[in-house]
Amino acid sequence: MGEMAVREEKEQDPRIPRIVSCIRVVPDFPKKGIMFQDITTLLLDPKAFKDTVDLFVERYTGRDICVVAVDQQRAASSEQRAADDALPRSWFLFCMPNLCWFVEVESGLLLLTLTLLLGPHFDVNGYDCEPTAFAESSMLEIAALGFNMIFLNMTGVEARGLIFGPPIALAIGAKFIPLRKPRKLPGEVISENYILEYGTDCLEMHVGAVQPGERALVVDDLIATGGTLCAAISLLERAGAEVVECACVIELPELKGRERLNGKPLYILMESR
Ligand SMILES: O=P(O)(O)OC[C@H]1O[C@H](OP(=O)(O)OP(=O)(O)O)[C@H](O)[C@@H]1O
Ligand SMILES: Nc1ncnc2[nH]cnc12
Repeated sequence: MGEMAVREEKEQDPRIPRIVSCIRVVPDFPKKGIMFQDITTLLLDPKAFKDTVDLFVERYTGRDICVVAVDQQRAASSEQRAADDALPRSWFLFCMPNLCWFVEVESGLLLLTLTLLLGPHFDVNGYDCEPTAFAESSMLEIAALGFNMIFLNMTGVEARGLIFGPPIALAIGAKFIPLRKPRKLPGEVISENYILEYGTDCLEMHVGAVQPGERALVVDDLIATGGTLCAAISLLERAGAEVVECACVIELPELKGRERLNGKPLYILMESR
């Protein structure tokens, strides 16, 4: 079915407006200016939650795919850190003009990089989601530019990526593969590290979870900049899987995350309000 036909079908499906109405929009969370799309209120409504899963199940039944979902490690802002002080943290990176510190707290590793250039000031906070070129840069390249920024990478943060994948997989009779934050999977893993516009992400997958040539669907609750899905696709493709499509409940279209998916189809149920 073409993109237009899918759009028209969704517009006529009475389940969609109900799902949309169950997603709470929280202004100014986790920081001022962000309209946070809160799916926890959808989970409180069993009918709407089931409808959400069913819509994906209807689309992916009989397509010979395995289901992959994401539980990624995400850098957060200093405000988020303050609000979440009880959680353990693994490492952080902070820069001042001309000076970059990268500190691995858990392992005790301290790496100091003196940078030579004065760079522009970037206030890097959670959900400050204007995609920038520096999302493509490596961490040390960023440091070398002397950006004035604070990264804080937390562990123990509850993730939304694993909520929708398992029920979809069970219903379509597919295996389910979690992509998890570092040091959560006990077996041998492959990892994908990358930088977003407001932090760093790392995903891991068990070696052997997916076989070369297997068809995979990547599921997450929301696409913003597309960094998370992009990393998931890359991890699966490195393992030889064919990523057939990405599926999310919500898209934040203004962030143009689709454009980072290198042409992979993206199926969404709704755009953010
Ligand atoms: O398209 P992107 O810019 O990569 O953003 C999308 C990701 O952002 C959210 O997770 P988040 O890291 O905010 O927190 P979570 O731990 O609650 O899933 C969401 O669950 C997606 O996984
Ligand atoms: N506006 C938003 N609401 C919920 N999760 C997000 N992840 C990135 N941006 C988000």
